[in-house]
Amino acid sequence: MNKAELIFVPAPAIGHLVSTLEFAKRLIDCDDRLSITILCPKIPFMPFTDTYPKTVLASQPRNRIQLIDLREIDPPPLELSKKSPEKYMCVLIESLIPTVKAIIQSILSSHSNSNSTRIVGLVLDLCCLSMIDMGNELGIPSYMFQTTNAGFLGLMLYLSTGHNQTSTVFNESDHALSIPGFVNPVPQSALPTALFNNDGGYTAYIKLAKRYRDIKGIIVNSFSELESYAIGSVFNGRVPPVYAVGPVIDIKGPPHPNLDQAQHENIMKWLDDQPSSSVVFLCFGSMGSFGSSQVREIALGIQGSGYKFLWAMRMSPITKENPLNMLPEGFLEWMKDRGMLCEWAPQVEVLAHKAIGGFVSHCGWNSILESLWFGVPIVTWPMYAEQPLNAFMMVKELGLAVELRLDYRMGVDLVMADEIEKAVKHLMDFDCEVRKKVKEMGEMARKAVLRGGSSFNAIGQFIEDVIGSSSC
Ligand SMILES: O=c1ccn([C@@H]2O[C@H](COP(=O)(O)OP(=O)(O)O[C@H]3O[C@H](CO)[C@@H](O)[C@H](O)[C@H]3O)[C@@H](O)[C@H]2O)c(=O)[nH]1
Repeated sequence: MNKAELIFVPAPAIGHLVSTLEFAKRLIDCDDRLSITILCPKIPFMPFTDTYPKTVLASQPRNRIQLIDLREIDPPPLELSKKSPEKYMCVLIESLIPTVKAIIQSILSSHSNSNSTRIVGLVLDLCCLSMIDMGNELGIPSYMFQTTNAGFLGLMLYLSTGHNQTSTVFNESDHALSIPGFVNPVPQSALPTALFNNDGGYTAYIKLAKRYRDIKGIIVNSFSELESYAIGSVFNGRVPPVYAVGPVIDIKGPPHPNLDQAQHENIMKWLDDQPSSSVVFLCFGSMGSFGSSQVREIALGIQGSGYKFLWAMRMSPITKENPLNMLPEGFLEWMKDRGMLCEWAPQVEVLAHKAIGGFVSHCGWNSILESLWFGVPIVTWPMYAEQPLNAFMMVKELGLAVELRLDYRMGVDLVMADEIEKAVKHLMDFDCEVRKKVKEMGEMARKAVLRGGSSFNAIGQFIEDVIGSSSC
């Protein structure tokens, strides 16, 4: 039996690692001939991304998935990440190309000695598309694992072909865009925040979009039942083959060093004591945090709604202010028996709990897939990255979420308590139409990944295209 190896290069961010590592695990489960080497870039100010892959892969057989850390000796200046996180990430990844090339060359030469395994492809994160040329030099084709949806793929296609690239950044004008994969015209306010950034964000995006045509195949973390329009025929002939393999979610949920066992147990025990579908969960991804006026409005909004709550509050990495000090006077006293606060929530377990009735989310794609999986409807509060586009898709295209905001701009907008209260009341209404649709979609998601389901078949097709045949 010929052995085949894939080399993954994920982005060093939790929201990207969760699905990429899970996809790697699913591939080796599917086909005994496959082994995977994951080259993990590191970012100095994100310590969790250091430990996370090791923990997740600890139980995997070493001869099937191996992890190699890529440490940048001289990372780009931190100042750049404040101007544009996207640009920072692209510069960091570009600087790693010589190291990655040397590692792959040494793997190639070890295989040439044994002659039993061949490297059949690179599986790159969006941020790592600058590695395509290096792959070509080594005779290895590049695939992309896109940690978001097919709608985002449509946007990248639009940016690389339809959009006039002589213009500079987008400007939130009223003019809506006709983006492949979307039925409705997309308002410019729903575009990723980087496209409004003329400090490097816009150019980084355009550069990445242009590389899409150089990839051999695009794996998206979505499923055809969810994005039937986009995953249908819209992209045929315009982009490389698309494999919709999702939802690729880690049902165990990412372990976090800031969530100790006692805190974890407290949260789950408190949820156990609550009636079914009675608690609203607020969580804004691995990085979302708010300033004091917004924290205050959220607290008053929850209070006004009258619902019990679990709220994951993160300290801002910039101000380092403790969010507990931002709460309105008397709130901590009022919330006794009514709610819980934590820094990092065991989100997947929380969403799986029967007590959770709704989710106020920043619309990171993993959070959206996890909430669909467990049939929990969300209220949209996009904060950064491509989250406004995800929110637009969920509310306007698919009718699968309750709208709070579609185009919130961090540090500029303030969502008022009465808006939050109204959205939470709508969300938690048991007869809410969105809730029924979300439950149905959740069932379709579970079927998609089972043997014979659309996503299961797409993984088989990917393996077949990469190795030449599939035992999936
Ligand atoms: O308190 C928390 C917060 C997060 N999570 C988990 O962390 C992951 C977060 O992923 P996601 O919801 O996608 O948010 P981000 O971390 O913000 O993800 C980044 O990556 C996503 C996938 O590309 C993009 O959709 C987002 O816009 C981008 O910010 C999920 O698995 C959550 O379950 C927890 O377990 N507990």
